[in-house]
Amino acid sequence: MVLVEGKIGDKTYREPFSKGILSKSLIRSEIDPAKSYEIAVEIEKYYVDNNIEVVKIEDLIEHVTDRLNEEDPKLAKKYYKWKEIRRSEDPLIILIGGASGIGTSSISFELANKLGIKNMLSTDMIREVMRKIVSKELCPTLFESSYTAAESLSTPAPPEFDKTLLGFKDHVNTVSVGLTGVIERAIKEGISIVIEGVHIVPGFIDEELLKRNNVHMFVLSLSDEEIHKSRFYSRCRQLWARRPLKRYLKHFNDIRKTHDYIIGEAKNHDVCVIENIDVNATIDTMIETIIEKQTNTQKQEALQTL
Ligand SMILES: Nc1ncnc2c1ncn2[C@@H]1O[C@H](COP(=O)(O)OP(=O)(O)O)[C@@H](O)[C@H]1O
Ligand SMILES: O=C(O)[C@@H](COP(=O)(O)O)OP(=O)(O)O
Repeated sequence: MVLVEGKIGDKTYREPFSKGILSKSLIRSEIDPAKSYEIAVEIEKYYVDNNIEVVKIEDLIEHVTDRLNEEDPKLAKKYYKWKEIRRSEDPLIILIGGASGIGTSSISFELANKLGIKNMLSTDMIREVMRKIVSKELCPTLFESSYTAAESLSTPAPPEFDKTLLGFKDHVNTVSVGLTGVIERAIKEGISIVIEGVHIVPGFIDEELLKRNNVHMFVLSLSDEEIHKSRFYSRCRQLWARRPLKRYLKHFNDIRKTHDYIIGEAKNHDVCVIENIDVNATIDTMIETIIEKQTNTQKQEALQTL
């Protein structure tokens, strides 16, 4: 039997080589399923034929990358990059924000899948839990949508302020308390997670948490309003969709206001903004940005030890 040897923290583990696990990770790297299995079988055969009983995970990744290079160097590069991210010892905490309908849940699902992250949470769910804890009288905007929160502001908005945004900020501020709890818990427990939703707004989350090399924040944008609007049409066509298209179209101008505000705050706080036109391009930019932050932190840590 061939064993794969890896490390979690300072502990070494060994597990049997699994063609299923390897081929699944190749499928995630956009390799055809039949080809993925064929490569996994071939690689196992190589170890068996050469009497290699234990293979280090880093060597296995190099081996797979070399093999993929023969198929398609672009795929090999992608596979290697994704593995590089997952080899990091710290849990990955990825936050994806953006206005309603911009694509945060779709992108979060794709990214978690590509990186093999098993935990995903939407801030709408955090909000739902908070609604069971806090009363409507105490926190009326929590019971609204982010773009209608202004309708429940307990004090009238001063004329010099935009009412929609005042409501939005109040709503986000409250949900950010629950969101921060989830991030802190994930860090404490060492759980990798992708969290997405309209409540992930730069400036509302503790900067100290965001500075950590394993916490990555992204904001999605769509500068073309018509493309943004079309996303609500495509969302309501999905069989499981329960949210009425009419409601989002009615509030579209307010949703756009929240969109522009989130982008402005992302720029103010140096958070990566990605124009979410093409799913693959969005995911690639995220992966590049995560690697860049990890590499920069490693360089800084190395300099500090000099
Ligand atoms: N990059 C994209 N290209 C095309 N359609 C997309 C993209 N991202 C999301 N969508 C589609 O847009 C709709 C809204 O996306 P969704 O992820 O539900 O948005 P959000 O969670 O931000 O409200 C869905 O039908 C989704 O499939
Ligand atoms: O509050 C909001 O902006 C949306 C966010 O959800 P997404 O559209 O981002 O999924 O929730 P709603 O109250 O419409 O169910």
